[in-house]
Amino acid sequence: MLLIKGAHVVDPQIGLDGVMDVLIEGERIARVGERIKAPEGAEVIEADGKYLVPGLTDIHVHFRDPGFEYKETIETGSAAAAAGGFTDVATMPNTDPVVDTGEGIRYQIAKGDACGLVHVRPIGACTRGEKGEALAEIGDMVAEGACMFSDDGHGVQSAGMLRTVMDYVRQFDRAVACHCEVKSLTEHGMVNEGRVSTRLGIAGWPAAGEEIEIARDIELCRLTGCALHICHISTARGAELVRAAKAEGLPVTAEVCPHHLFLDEELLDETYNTNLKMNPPLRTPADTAALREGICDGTLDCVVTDHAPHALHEKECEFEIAPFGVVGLETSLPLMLTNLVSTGKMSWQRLVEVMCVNPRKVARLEAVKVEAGSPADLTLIDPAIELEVTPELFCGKQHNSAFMGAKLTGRATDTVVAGKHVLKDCKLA
Ligand SMILES: NC(=O)N[C@@H](CC(=O)O)C(=O)O
Ligand SMILES: [Zn+2]
Ligand SMILES: [Zn+2]
Repeated sequence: MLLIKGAHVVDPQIGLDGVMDVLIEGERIARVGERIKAPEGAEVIEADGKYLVPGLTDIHVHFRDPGFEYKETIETGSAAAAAGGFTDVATMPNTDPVVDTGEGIRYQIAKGDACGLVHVRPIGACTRGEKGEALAEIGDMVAEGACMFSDDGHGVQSAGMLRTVMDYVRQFDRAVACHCEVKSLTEHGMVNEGRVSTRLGIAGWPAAGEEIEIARDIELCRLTGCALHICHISTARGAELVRAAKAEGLPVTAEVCPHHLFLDEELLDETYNTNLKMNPPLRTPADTAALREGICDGTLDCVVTDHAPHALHEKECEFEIAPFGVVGLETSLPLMLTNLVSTGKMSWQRLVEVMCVNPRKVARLEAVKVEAGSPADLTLIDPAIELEVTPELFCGKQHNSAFMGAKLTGRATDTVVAGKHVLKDCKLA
């Protein structure tokens, strides 16, 4: 038994916003109330001044297992997640082999369970080998527990192929998560196309390369009725397209990453920092402002990290040959707290929506509420802790962070997953 005492509980799903005690028995919440007496033998967490929220859920991470375990494994990725306050992560299928069968889904779930840190929720590929040519074993993957479908890393280039995927996935009440990129426009691009790419002499990845595919996928959503989730949206016009689709009542949702909310292309300079290279690229200050507005006003639904670990030797090279991607699990919540919540731009209620409630809805995961009977997947947050982003902060295998050196305020101190206290006072159990 675990009793969390005196935390400020925030749960917009049931209108909770005040100081409460929460008692956990086994894998579920047993009681929520004022001044609960600690039962014999219960572990007690004194949580005065902290916030308790339904477990943070990141529906876009890359754990690289199977096939690229030198970058990250399900175990090390789970450690990074728990350390960042996440109770659930959805893993992208661009592994080797690609997760495109029921067996692939089963493997990741079993491995996640064996690690026993966070809930690992595999995303199945839309097409075999993510090649965009033939349908993957979608029915089998649903039966084994796939939470969504995506060919992340690539856009599905053929509209006809994506239409078939969406027709199929719709029957299982799952969403298709689309990495929106028209390859013929972005093929050699590495940074946003514009003034900065010209000055640095790096090939450009134009905003239109993303927006054209977002527009196309919204039309396919209209055609098929399948739930469409737009991955890592990075441009103002992209957010505008989502806003318009929602106004029409289409089943469209979208996610945004901390690096696209808080960093822009102006940071790129003659140091050619490869930890500022990710897909899609950092955009203009006007784009980041529009994304911040979108995540606060409800246009964008989820904050995700797109946690994309790469080994040091892969990133310590010329900008042109470095792989795309940055890690994010340990810094996501601190960045949101520092930049949006503590500045008053985003309420705690909205933070819980974009980091827990909405991601769980998109990935069709059981809702977690701070009430009796709900799964005991909870995150305890100290909004006042100061931290600096240094290599030591990272609990996964890699620290290819775009935020190295940043000074932030607020982080998760404790993570409870299925009633297990996996992060205790900022330390992994
Ligand atoms: N985002 C990235 O820059 N990289 C991702 C792939 C992806 O999300 O597109 C990766 O797997 O490394
Ligand atoms: Zn992607
Ligand atoms: Zn990704």
